[in-house]
Amino acid sequence: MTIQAPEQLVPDYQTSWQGLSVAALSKRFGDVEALRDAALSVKPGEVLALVGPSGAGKTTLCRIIAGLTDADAGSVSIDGEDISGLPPGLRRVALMFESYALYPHLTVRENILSPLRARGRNRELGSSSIGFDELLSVLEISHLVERLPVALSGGQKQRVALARALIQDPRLLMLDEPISHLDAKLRHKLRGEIRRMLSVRQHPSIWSTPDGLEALSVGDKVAVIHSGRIEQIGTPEEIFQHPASIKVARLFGDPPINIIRGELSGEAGKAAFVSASLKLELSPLLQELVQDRTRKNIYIGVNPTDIHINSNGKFSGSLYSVEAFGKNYIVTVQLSDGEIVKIKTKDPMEKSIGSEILFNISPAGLFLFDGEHGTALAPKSHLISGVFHERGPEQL
Ligand SMILES: Nc1ncnc2c1ncn2[C@@H]1O[C@H](COP(=O)(O)OP(=O)(O)OP(=O)(O)O)[C@@H](O)[C@H]1O
Repeated sequence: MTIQAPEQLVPDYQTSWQGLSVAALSKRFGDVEALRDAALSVKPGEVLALVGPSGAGKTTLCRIIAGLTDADAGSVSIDGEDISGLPPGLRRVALMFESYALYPHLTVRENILSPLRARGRNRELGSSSIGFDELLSVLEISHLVERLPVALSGGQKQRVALARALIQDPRLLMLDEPISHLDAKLRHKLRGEIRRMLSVRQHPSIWSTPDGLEALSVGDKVAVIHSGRIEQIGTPEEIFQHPASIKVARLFGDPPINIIRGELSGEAGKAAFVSASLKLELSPLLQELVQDRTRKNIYIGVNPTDIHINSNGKFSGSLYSVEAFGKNYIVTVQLSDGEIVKIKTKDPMEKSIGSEILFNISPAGLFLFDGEHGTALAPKSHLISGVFHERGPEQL
């Protein structure tokens, strides 16, 4: 299987494309390459979740699209019109700033309504927006309307900034980390509520977040950005099931995927992954990879939910730590070579730290990545023959 490169997902937007299209955007701040050749597209009514770790380039990309930062190269188009040269005020792009950017001398009400008044509109609300009162009620800030920003907590300021973005009727809406500073309960509620509001809008939306699981839950499509490069664009299912690289895979899952370095071996005509403490037999379909010596060093990835503690398990390690999260436990196991593996289980762990833990790895849960660049080597269905070797490489 070939993983779809980001540029293949960008349409020929020159004339017919409806929605947002970004092509070959690059931006440097001195030595820092904040964006490199970024390309993506978002259709009307679609939500693109832009996910990446801190410093990946999410805010820079949003600011360039809004016209607040100049790109070194590339273009931004909406509905086929190149808006790269337009000043921010003429783009009709609403951006909720990660830093909130509230006017300190205006009340909450005035802040929220400021973009509509600034544009001299007769009507207060955009046609696709929900009502002012309803919006404030959903965001749980109705009681704050007459306050100044100085009298708000960080989470309250964030919701005011969010309301100010959501009340507009733009050609494109961008929310830069809209719920990152809220408590878990409110974050959970608003994730669904905002997603619901966006799903009935006619314009494209971008929702930027450092949280992989949030991106999977809110995006019709997910774009993964890392070190200024768009690593992969796809549906949430595609991104989760077929991450294009270790960088992508590591953003999803709680706790994140386990990555273990080892080698491909082709002894006796059988493809296998071998590390200092594990040996897994791989599918014969991977023989070609084994013969390609440049890929001898590889990484496997396995999600914590795909490792199962079992008294008859074929692999072993020593118990390093246990964390309890309500019904789930995160069990950390140290393998014989010092490698750490996280296991997510519903079963309480009764053993003491340092005890031997036996486990199996679910064949369907394995990913294979190139040892040099960390790019995906094969779809999961090609990875495992269903046979696991006995515990420890010394027994092979
Ligand atoms: N005005 C600036 N001057 C210098 N460097 C900058 C500037 N703005 C951004 N950068 C750098 O560009 C890179 C991308 O920053 P950006 O704010 O776009 O990342 P981000 O993904 O939004 O991060 P976060 O999630 O922490 O907000 C970072 O290395 C950042 O330090």
